[in-house]
Amino acid sequence: MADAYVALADGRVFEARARAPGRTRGELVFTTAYTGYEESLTDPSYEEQVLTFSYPLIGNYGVRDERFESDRVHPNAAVARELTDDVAEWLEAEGVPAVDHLDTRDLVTSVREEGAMACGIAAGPDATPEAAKEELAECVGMSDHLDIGKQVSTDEPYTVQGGGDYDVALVDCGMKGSIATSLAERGADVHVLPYDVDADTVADLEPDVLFISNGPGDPANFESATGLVEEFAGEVPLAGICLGQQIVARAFGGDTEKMAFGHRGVNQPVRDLETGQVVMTTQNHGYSVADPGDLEVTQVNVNDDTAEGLKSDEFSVVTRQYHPEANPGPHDSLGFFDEVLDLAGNGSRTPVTAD
Ligand SMILES: NC(=O)CC[C@H](N)C(=O)O
Repeated sequence: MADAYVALADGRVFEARARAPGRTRGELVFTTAYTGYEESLTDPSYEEQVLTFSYPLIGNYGVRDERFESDRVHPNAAVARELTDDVAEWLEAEGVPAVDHLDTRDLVTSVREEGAMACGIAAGPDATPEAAKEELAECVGMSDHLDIGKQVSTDEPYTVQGGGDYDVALVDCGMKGSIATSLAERGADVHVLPYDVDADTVADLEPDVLFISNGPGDPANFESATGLVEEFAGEVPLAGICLGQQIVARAFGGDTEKMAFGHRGVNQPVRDLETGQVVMTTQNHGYSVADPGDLEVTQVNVNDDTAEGLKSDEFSVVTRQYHPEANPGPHDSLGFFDEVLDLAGNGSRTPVTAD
């Protein structure tokens, strides 16, 4: 008998099995990743979303905190065809509702055809379809989470030491930990700063690079970080990943738009326009750069031609829409971090090769 319900904005209510109890709501999205569930569930970019795994069995190699990308679970709920006990117990301990034993093929097909949509979830002994619908009715659109950066950013600055060859000012809009460690492994001291850090604080660090992290929600709502990029453009080399690319593009006169259902998975093909080479990438985003402004598009998604990489030689800018740092991989694009530090060192450094 069902003890969990998922109510969708298209009017349907799915019956499911409660794996971690609770009531919640969020934007229903799906990832096609078959590994990396610990990394996905701790990726701050999933804040205020309900994450559905299209792969049918999630959790088959356990849960280890060394693989976490942040210190907590970020999606409001997790949905899969089958969650292992390890994952279910972890989510219950974190207070994050989780459900399985529903037809995730149907759920994912609906999102793919109708786009990411609001949903409400009720799970546990007292759950009812009405409770799930009540949650759905309270769901706020992603672009209406106006200060979502505050929910995920560090409150206080801190530094990840990497040997001091470079100083990177990294604006934490919901940073995945692997971004800081990928830079530190290449010799940089990484100064992680709150999402609304002011320009004077950044200037005092005399950074070699200003780096804008990934993060949740609509890039249009990150006005402070956008202003920072405008302020330092031409003064300090600039880099960004995912939300960071979107923010940098907006600061250079470009624009972003909401995608139908986004890119979330670990096998998104990206073509480099200069070399013609295609790499497989890890992705998690629901907005894209519709207009790169004064920047040049260097890489595109093979499936839909959306901008995956931007640059400006004049202003020393390099960005990626995908996640070069992503664990467990693929790691084909880790060289991005060498490119970033090359901007800092004027090409004088020896790149660290990926793997
Ligand atoms: N991973 C990210 O940085 C996501 C960026 C943005 N929130 C989007 O959905 O497009």
